[in-house]
Amino acid sequence: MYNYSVAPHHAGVYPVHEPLFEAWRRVWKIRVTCTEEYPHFRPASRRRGFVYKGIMVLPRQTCGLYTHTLLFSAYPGGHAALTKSIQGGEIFFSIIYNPFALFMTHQQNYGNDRLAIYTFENAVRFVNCWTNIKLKWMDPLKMGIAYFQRFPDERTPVWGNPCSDPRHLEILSSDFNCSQLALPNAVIVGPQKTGSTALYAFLKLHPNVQSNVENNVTYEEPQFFGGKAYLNGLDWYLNQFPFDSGVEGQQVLFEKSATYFDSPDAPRQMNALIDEAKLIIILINPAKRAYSWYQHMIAHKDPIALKYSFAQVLAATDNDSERKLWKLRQRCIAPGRYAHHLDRWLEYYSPNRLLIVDGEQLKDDPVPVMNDVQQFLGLPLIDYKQLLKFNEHKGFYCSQAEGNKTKCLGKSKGRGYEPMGAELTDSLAKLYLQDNIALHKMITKMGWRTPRWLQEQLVKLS
Ligand SMILES: Nc1ncnc2c1ncn2[C@@H]1O[C@H](COP(=O)(O)OS(=O)(=O)O)[C@@H](OP(=O)(O)O)[C@H]1O
Repeated sequence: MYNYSVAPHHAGVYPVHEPLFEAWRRVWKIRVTCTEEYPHFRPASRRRGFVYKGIMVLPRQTCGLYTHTLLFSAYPGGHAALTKSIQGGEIFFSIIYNPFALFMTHQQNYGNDRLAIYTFENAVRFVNCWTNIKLKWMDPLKMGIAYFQRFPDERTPVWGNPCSDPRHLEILSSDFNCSQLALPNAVIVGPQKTGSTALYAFLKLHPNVQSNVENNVTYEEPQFFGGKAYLNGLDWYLNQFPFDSGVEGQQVLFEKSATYFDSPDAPRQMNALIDEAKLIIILINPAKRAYSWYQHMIAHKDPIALKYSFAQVLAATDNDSERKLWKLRQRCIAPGRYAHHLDRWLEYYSPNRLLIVDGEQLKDDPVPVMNDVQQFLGLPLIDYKQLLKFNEHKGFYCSQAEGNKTKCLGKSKGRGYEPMGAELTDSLAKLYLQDNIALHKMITKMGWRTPRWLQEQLVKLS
């Protein structure tokens, strides 16, 4: 009647068991349910709601009545403890502190000894008598809608590792294998257009390294954190990695999604799932990155990029009638404000979990860079001199293939285009000056190595 359902023993609501949500959605048209497990059972005050596959999951409170508490005498501490909980104790505060309070008790309590009815009649009476809080009953569907209007930020779930919570572990489906959990222990987070694909391809050459599987839409990138795919759920993400890729010892399982770097949500979402991962950030002169992005949009036949020159794109303002021109300018410029984005990553990961790679050095002289990367990831060192070779035709380093041949990245990486021109180079250097100074300060403070291009930029404008 209310499009509301509770799973037996709450199994599968959270951690999400896909077939349950699918059956609820398709067969039963369920719109709302609840759990006390999200994100964790304790502390109860931190329970939250989320929406998954159109089903609203509300946080449920605990009232201490279970199948075995049919009589006052069975309630832990007896009648006196229950009265205390109602009159200013746990039940009372659960109602007071939660603008939306959802309790559930078992059929037996209602049917047999009426303990739940006793408890809630008294709790309501107590609240009405001693507070000026107005209690209101709502059917679950209306409550779900009202809940997410009040807490819109909670709609998107935050996926955690179910194997690290003993209660979650207990209700996982039997085919969920925690000992072989294929979660990456390293991620190349971008930003876009800095050489991230070359780094991805080079790292994959290492025998102790495995990566995600590729797809037809975003190719080598899962683009899970901070992206639309995040709503596909944890099983979807796990399926991006080969089944036998549980990691141990000197093994690295990694993915790269260059979209993560400047996403406002990616650091928080990634940390909730893989807080021990090592992150690689690859930076080039942001002016070059901006121009490369513009060329990328030209190659993708973006009508705005085709209509306006790069100089016109850079000159766009927030007041421009052509909104898309401003948006393109932002996509060129904003990811290059490196210190600003790095600050967000540092909120969630300690500096020693982050490696800053000089993307310009990777392009010109990749072997020392790959040595640093191997060291950072704790990999046994292999000789990248034997694996990479400069290809004159491509103009870039490529992997060695059989018969003295090379295997280079595709046409979309290392596109040939007109150089930017001195005037635009200068104006972008000025535009990024404060950001580059902030980046340099941050790099020094964190004890990271300063990329050569950054030193050159700062010397040039000082
Ligand atoms: N070895 C090698 N081969 C090919 N390309 C290389 C290589 N090393 C660095 N680069 C530079 O990488 C630029 C593309 O960066 P990304 O791979 O990060 O782009 S993307 O965000 O994944 O689309 C790409 O930018 P464009 O030159 O603008 O195409 C290259 O300059």
